[in-house]
Order: sequence, then C-alpha cells, then structure tokens
Amino acid sequence: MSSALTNLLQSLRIVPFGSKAMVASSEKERLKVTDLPEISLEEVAQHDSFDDCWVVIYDRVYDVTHFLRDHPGGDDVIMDHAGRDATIAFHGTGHSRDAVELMRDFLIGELPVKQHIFRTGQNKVLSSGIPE
Ligand code: HEM
Repeated sequence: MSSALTNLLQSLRIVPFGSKAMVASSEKERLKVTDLPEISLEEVAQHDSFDDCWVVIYDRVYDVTHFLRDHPGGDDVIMDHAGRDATIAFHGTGHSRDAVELMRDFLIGELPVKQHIFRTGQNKVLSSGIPE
C-alpha cells in the first residue's frame, strides 16, 4: 500500500487488514468511534442544501454546513455531493493530512454497518474498493 494512502487511512483511524500493530495502537480510537451516533443514508439525504449540508466520507457522516464557505476547494465541489457519499471525490482530490484532521471537527455520526462500503463492523477497511 502506498505511504500516502496509509497516512490517509491512519488519519481516518481506518485499520487496513493485516496491520496487527495498527490494530493495537488504534484500539482506543476505535472504541471512541463506535460511540458515534448511527445515521442512515436516508437521513443524510435530507440534508442536501447550502444551509444544511451533510456528506458521507468513508462511511462516516460530516455536517459541513458551516465549513462550505471556508472550504479551500470551494463550496460547489462539496455541494455536488450534498446529502450523499463524497468519498471518491474527497479521496480523488488528494487532501492533505491537515485536511483529514480538520474533518474531525465536522464528524457527527457513522452509517449503519449494513450501509458501509469501506469498513467492516470491526472498523476495518474492506479489502476491495480501496486501491493499493
Ligand atoms: C469535511 C470534508 C472536507 C474537508 C475538511 C476539506 C478540507 C480541505 C482543505 C483543508 C483543503 C486545502 C488543501 C489541503 O489541505 O488538502 C481542501 C481542498 C480541496 N478540496 Fe476539500 N475538504 C472536504 C471535502 C471535500 C469534498 C467532498 C470535495 C469534493 C470534490 C473536496 C474537494 C476539494 C478540492 C477540489 C480542493 C482544492 C485542491 C487544490 O486546489 O489543490 N473537498 N479541502
């Protein structure tokens, strides 16, 4: 796996399969993450306007309403994904580690496990879908 991708996954507290050391060191974070409120895709879809904008990135839900105007990439690129999954667009842009850390300020919940694309119920990344 490329180091840039590994950094991104670590910042997101995603533990790739087979990384035993990371499982141990991220245990505390993982437990905290499981306390996140569960928010379904159907509920996220209700928040698709400039005044009320939620997006899903790596199976987690972010309320970016008050960040839209400040987003260095512009409000329009986020609004293109308002109320929906923005993971591929977010990842494709190649956001910095600082940007990934900033996301935490807007984290409000996580999708139900049955709607996850990128994580298993144990918060591990599914092996398919993420390029090496
Ligand atoms: C909570 C969600 C997001 C946060 C916290 C965030 C944060 C940032 C930050 C801090 C930058 C400055 C460059 C960097 O540090 O990487 C940036 C740039 C950018 N972001 Fe986001 N972003 C978010 C979501 C998105 C989404 C969903 C898209 C969808 C396409 C997007 C597209 C871009 C683009 C195109 C740039 C400009 C890159 C450039 O000009 O070099 N961002 N973002």
